[in-house]
Amino acid sequence: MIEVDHLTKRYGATTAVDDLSFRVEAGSVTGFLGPNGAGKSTTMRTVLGLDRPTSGSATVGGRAYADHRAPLHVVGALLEARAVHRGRSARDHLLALARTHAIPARRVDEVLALVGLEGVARRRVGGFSLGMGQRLGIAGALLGDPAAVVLDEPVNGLDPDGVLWVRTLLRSLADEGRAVLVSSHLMSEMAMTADHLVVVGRGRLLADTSVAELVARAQDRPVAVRTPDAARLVPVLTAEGASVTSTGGDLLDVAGLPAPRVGELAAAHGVVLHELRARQATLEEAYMELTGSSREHRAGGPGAAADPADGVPAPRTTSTDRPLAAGAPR
Ligand SMILES: Nc1ncnc2c1ncn2[C@@H]1O[C@H](COP(=O)(O)OP(=O)(O)OP(=O)(O)O)[C@@H](O)[C@H]1O
Repeated sequence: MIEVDHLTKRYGATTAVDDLSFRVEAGSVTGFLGPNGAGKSTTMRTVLGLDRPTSGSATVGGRAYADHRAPLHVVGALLEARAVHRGRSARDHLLALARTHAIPARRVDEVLALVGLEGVARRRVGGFSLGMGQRLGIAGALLGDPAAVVLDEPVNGLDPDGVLWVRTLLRSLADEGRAVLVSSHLMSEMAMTADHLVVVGRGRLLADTSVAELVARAQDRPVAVRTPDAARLVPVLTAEGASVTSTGGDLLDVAGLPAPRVGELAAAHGVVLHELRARQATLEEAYMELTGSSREHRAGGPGAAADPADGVPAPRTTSTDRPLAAGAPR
């Protein structure tokens, strides 16, 4: 289990993470969502002992990363932009990592097969595509058969097959009883992958919820009603506990009653309806609402236009010149 407890991390005047608390339970995939600069990577780096908290703590299996004697067995990680030796083969890269924990070569071959790189295991990593690099990074994360896995944007740059592969892998890692924390900008991707969601904005917790709860929240929207007889309908609906606002002309927004009930009440009182529409927010809309103010604050700032929540893919995910993601920290 991963536990982040009142974690704050400041870099000079920038507060990257601000009193953040959440838990990642064993046996589930927790999606870690937030716009650019929300503090996801900083939180993950702190969990992995690569950053020191300003205050609060981040622990895996009850201890800080640095206090584990063999951390690769406790938590595996895929972080962005961790350079690997490009002249080395994939297998040699993993062998070097394995040696730090006396992990046998057999396990290296196992994880290479698990991520589908056995055919290119002896090829230089420098020639790998971004997707192959991601797979190699995931192989490194799994090398120590860890109880917890932390993956920062694992589907970055992957083609649809690769995305599906990661999704299936995350599910099976959780089903094997591991605690899985996976970050993403994309609500739609997380909705398909995660059981639980932790949403952050500007370093703060915005939501800690199951995917199902967020779906329910997204569906709790006012019903749109168009009627030429609003004067008669409004008191009927308010008597039933609805809150009704006029949105111009003959249009009403009805909160607190489901659309079928609004239709039944109108029929029972002989009120003509020209339109009755249940509005359901998509998960993406619910996410945009949650993160709205934290995104607005960054509008025009670095990375703001590159937030895929705005429908624009982050340019950094498309470059194959970036250093390849690698395995867990040594
Ligand atoms: N080493 C650092 N030095 C100074 N500021 C930093 C450092 N690392 C992160 N920050 C700042 O902390 C904030 C949070 O950054 P972080 O990378 O954790 O966010 P993120 O949610 O992972 O964003 P992205 O999705 O863009 O990767 C940002 O304002 C960032 O500029």
